[in-house]
Amino acid sequence: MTKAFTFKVLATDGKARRGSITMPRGEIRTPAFMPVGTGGTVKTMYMDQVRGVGSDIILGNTYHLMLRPGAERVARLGGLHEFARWPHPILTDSGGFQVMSLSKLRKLTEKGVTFRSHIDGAAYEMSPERSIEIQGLLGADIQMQLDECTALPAMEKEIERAMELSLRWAERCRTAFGDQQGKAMFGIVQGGDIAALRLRSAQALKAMDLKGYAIGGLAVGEPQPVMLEMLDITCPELPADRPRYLMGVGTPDDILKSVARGIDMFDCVMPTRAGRHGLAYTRRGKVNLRNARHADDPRPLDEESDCPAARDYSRAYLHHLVRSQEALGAMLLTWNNLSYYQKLMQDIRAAIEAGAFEARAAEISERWARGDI
Ligand SMILES: NCc1cc(CSc2ccccc2)c2nc(N)[nH]c(=O)c2c1
Repeated sequence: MTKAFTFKVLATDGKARRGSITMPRGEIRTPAFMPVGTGGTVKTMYMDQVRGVGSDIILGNTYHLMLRPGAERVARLGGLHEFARWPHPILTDSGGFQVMSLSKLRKLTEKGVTFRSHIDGAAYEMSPERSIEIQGLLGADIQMQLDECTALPAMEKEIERAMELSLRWAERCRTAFGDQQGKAMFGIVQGGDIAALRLRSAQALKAMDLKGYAIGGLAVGEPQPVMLEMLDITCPELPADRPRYLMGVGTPDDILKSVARGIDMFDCVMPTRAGRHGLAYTRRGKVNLRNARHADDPRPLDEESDCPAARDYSRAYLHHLVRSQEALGAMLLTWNNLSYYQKLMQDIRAAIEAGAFEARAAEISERWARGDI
């Protein structure tokens, strides 16, 4: 059982990396997909199912948990791992992104963000120091700096101001985090869709010698080619021996193309949110179980899957559950979707180890394009 946070690159295939993060609470096999567990739960799933589909780490959300049930309360109850009964690594976001997208009456200054809760309107202040304090109270193994993410499209001056503020906040978070053995604080590269700003952000964060680096401010409405171009510019500037986390990404196609550019960690609400809306991810593409064409279809989603939700239930039954708004519909489709995403990541890791990533990625994409027959 290691006491330190370490990252090793075990194999490379072009710019794709197969790696391993080791922490006291366990190993994270990369490239990794991290299910979003916003309020201390991966919605509709038991934690042993989340583990059972191959998840090494889940995400928690500072913004949601500080509002309800409260960071100090979670700490008094033993921390988020104990509270949610997930003993493996947890990464928490810093909360700034959620404040800007969810809260009302927010005000952003050099000091931090002040805002009112979207739940009860109570007033809060989130400084870089308070964000790190909250993530520590939750017991997060990987903590994110407080940053300002600019929605695109935006004026270059606005993107530059937010990127420079985020760099100053990174320094303050690094000081507040200190030297917590076995834990890590990641910096977040900002800079929108402006190459020069991305370079400046990455180089300044690299000089801070952080344990890991996230790429933020993407998947915020820009076309995929723009996101990929920013990865082409940013990844080479980041240290090769530290993990790279692309925040809030993405579809299977986004993940394949981003692994090919050197990304190691992903998170996205898509598989869990889609499951709650009747959408199934399969090897053959997406299947919308709300569609009447499934009403008499006795086939499972994927007879070859090792996930019971994909292998043991007919599409007709899943269609019935979704149309009837039965809770089991969301549960089975979320289970299927997370299983699909983790199987995709396992496929990717094996392909990089075998030096066959490009060919395997093309096969996966072609199967998706052919659709569901
Ligand atoms: N849409 C992409 C995205 C998503 C998240 C949220 S990722 C997340 C969500 C829940 C829990 C943990 C991480 C971000 N978070 C931060 N701090 N900065 C960003 O630029 C950014 C961009």
